[in-house]
Amino acid sequence: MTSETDHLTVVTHPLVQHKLTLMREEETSTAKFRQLLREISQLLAYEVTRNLEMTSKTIKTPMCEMEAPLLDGKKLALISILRAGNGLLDGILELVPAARVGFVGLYRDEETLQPVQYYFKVPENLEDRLVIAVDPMLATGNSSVAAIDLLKQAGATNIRFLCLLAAPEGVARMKEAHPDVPIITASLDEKLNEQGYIVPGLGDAGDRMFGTK
Ligand SMILES: O=P(O)(O)OC[C@H]1O[C@H](OP(=O)(O)OP(=O)(O)O)[C@H](O)[C@@H]1O
Ligand SMILES: O=c1cc[nH]c(=O)[nH]1
Ligand SMILES: [Mg+2]
Repeated sequence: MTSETDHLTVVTHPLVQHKLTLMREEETSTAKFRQLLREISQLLAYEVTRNLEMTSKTIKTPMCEMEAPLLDGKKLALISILRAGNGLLDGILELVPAARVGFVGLYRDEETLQPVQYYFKVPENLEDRLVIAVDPMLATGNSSVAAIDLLKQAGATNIRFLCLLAAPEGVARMKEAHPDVPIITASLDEKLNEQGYIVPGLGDAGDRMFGTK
C-alpha cells in the first residue's frame, strides 16, 4: 500500500503507520524505539526491494522439478548513513543476509546544518549493484545529498534512498540534486522547524535509538 509520485513513495500500509505512531511518541523508551525501527525497516524493505532483479535455479520439490526464482543478494549494496542509518540496516540485513554493506559517516553541524564527513567505506564494484542508502531522517536533505554525491563518486549509478520520515524541504532538495534517486519513506511530514528538525517528526533519531540524550 503506497502513495506514489515518480520520485517519492510513501508506504501507507497500516502496520507501518501504527508502528510509526509508537515511535513518534515522546515516552517511547530507547529499547522499544529500537525494536520498532527494526520491525518497520523490514516492512519498508518489502517496498524498497520491489522489482529487484531475479535469477532462477532448477530445484526439485517433492512433486517435480521446477525452475524457481531466486534473489542474488550479492547484487545489492546496503549503505547505512551513520549513525542512525544502522537502525534501518540491521532489519533489512536479516531479510537479505547476502547483501553487501557500506557505511557513510556523517553528522549534521547543529549551527550550519551542513554535514560533516568522518567515515566512508563501501563495497567494490558499486556500478554493478543496486545501491540502497538508508537513513531514518530526511530533513534539510543536506546529509542525504552529500551521501549520494559520495556514492556516485564511488561509481554507483542505480541508487534508491530509504528513510522513515521525510520533510518536504528535504524531498525537494533531493529531487533537485539527485532526480534519478527514488525516495521511499513511511511519512512525508509537515515541515522543518528553525533548528532543522522535522515537525511533527520524532525528535533526534540517533539519540532516541542509542539513548545518548
Ligand atoms: O537532512 P538533514 O538536515 O541533513 O538531517 C538528517 C540527518 O540528521 C541525522 O543525523 P545526525 O547528524 O543527527 O547524526 P547521527 O545519525 O549520528 O545522530 C539523520 O540521521 C540524518 O543523517
Ligand atoms: O528531525 C530530525 C532532523 C534531523 N535529524 C534527526 O534525527 N531528526
Ligand atoms: Mg542525530
